Amino acid sequence: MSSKIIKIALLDMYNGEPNQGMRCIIDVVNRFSPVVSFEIFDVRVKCELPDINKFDIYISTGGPGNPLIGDGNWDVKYYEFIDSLNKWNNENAIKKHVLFICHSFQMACLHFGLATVTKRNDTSFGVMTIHKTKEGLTDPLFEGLADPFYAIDSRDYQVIQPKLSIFAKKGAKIISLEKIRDHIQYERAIMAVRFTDYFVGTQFHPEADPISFVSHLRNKEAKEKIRNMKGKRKFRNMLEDLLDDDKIYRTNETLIPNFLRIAINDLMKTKKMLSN
Ligand SMILES: NC(=O)CC[C@H](N)C(=O)O
Repeated sequence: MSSKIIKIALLDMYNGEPNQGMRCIIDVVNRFSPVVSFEIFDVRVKCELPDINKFDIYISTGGPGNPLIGDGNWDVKYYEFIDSLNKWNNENAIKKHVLFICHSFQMACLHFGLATVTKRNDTSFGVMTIHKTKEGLTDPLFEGLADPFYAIDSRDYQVIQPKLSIFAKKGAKIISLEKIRDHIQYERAIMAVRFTDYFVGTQFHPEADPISFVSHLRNKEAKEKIRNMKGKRKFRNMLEDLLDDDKIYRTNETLIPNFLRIAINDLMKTKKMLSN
């Protein structure tokens, strides 16, 4: 392993399926390459998980399938792993920072007992508006993002029905919500949660960049499916949103970089304190 000061573990939850998430996350992480190094762990195919003594920051990716179901092996280990990181943070001065994305976010919400995860009536895919809650307005993860801001969403499942007493007991906070859908009476899903000062997660894909989205649409079937789902006009509007500097580019350039900057600053401070 390299001798760079901060070590990042990327928990690949894609189950061996082709995806854009890994490339995008690596691209963002590489912007911090003077100070960080990273290693990838294939959680679902190889049941690989990092040694928590060796890594400071963890990014757990999106992934396919039903977040309520694992194979009884990797999912059990994954949950034990999250518990061990949480325990570490309760007992140690130098903290472990974790970002949960999409599939991982759904699993974390379930694991911490914060909400219910159900299948949506239809797939959510595309450029979506994300609304900050009151807590989200001051959360450093969203600093530099407008309210609402824009993100790529790609999912069949949703995190809903928050158990507010458990949120209160754990000190967790809902920091963003789905857009208000005027004509539909569905509950707005939870789009991001601050689990603790060091664990945070988003239902959307903060790593996504316009190229990743367009690559996905090069698959004819995927394109037709989405065009039919949205209708021609909405589909075109979405493509236009992709090119807007203030939308997907902004989120890509802001959210994970905020997470990494906050984590790196904290780690540099506490590591230095302990070495003095
Ligand atoms: N992109 C994702 O990670 C999707 C998460 C989950 N498999 C869903 O369909 O909702």
